[in-house]
Amino acid sequence: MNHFEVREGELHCEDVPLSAIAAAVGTPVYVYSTATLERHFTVLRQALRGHNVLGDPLIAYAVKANSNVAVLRVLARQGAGADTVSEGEIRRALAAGVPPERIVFSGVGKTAQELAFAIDTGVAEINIESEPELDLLAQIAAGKGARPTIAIRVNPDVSAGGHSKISTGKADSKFGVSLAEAERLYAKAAASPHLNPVGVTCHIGSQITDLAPLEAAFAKMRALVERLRAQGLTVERLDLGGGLGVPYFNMPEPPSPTDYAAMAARVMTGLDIQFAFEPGRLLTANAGVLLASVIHRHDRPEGRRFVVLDAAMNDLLRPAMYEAYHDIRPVRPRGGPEQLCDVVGPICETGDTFTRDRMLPDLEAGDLVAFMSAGAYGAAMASEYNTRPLIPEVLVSGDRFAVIRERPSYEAMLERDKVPAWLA
Ligand SMILES: Cc1ncc(COP(=O)(O)O)c(C=O)c1O
Ligand SMILES: N[C@@H](CCCC[NH3+])C(=O)O
Repeated sequence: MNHFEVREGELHCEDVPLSAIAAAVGTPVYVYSTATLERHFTVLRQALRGHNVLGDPLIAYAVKANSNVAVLRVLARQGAGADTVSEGEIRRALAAGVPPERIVFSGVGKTAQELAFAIDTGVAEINIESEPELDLLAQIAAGKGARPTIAIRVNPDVSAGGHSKISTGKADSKFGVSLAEAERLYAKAAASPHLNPVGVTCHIGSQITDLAPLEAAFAKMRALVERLRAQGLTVERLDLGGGLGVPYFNMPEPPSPTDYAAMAARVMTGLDIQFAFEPGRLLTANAGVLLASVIHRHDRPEGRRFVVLDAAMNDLLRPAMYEAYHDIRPVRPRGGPEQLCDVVGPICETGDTFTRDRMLPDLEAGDLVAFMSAGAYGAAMASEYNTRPLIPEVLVSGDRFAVIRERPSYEAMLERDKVPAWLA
């Protein structure tokens, strides 16, 4: 079922015409579908639960993909946990009602303050990514008389394919420790009175559209668990990360959650352990669109058509950063012939180009367009570059919608800057 479809000539999110949101909130604006978020979570959970070997795994939603508290709340109500990478994300997850025992804390550079906060919060697991981090955590825990639960993040040295900027599982990437190091660090943690190692974790990349690298990584993780257990160490949890790709229009089709779960179950057959997964994009990407207005259509006499939008790379960075493809649809399609267009934003960078040479239907100043599949790594990666206020976010549920992040005023933006007294 698709909750973004054209009805009576206009693109809707669930039962709300997108023009109604544009009229009420203005553009650019991110719009999310509650029903889609819930459906994505349910589909994944059912796929995983369909295999006895996987049990009832923790689905720790990767907050970085879309960290709005209302979005987190939708998922938390379904039973999702949270995979977090900063104190800010832990605070967001808690604010959304995710219980600490379902919060996982990852990241290569957690500060002492963040580690202390995670201990005090009682998160389910701190994923340790290096020996210095292990030592720092042990020292902080000793100071508090605490014994935090940890997992070791392993870099299984598997190439996930896809864009190099979002591949994390090769030996030379900054994430985690090698398989051999993981064994040593696990034993070291087990010997520490201040650490409670319970498992191992991996995450090899994002927007993965081939099961083979995931399968290779999972097999290495299973073998690692077995080696650790053979040494008499207790290993209760195996966190297999996120990374499963989603369908982006015109891009390679990813495997379905059903095939992904079947592969995981096959690799893990006979392994008795508590599993966790950390999907981000899978849950949110296709649950959101970026709604924008055409400011100008600039037809150069020499022959290029520029469609200039009020949205820019600071609002949706993915095309500029990863050459990512987002389907761009007119909210009220007029029909008629398509024409080659460059779709650009107003920022003073050539990179502020959403697409070049794309066939698009006729678009005129004032028209609304929707960037599809923008619910993940959209608003979460936005900035105020060119002093453009962060854009609002709206959540739709049936025929209702609510602003879940307000557009800040210019006054609020400017107030954050302080002119020192000596310049007054
Ligand atoms: C540790 C960790 N877990 C989970 C994710 C979520 O990835 P994705 O959105 O591709 O599922 C990421 C980001 O890639 C990550 O770094
Ligand atoms: N930001 C990336 C995904 C990064 C995943 C982070 N672990 C994207 O938009 O595709």
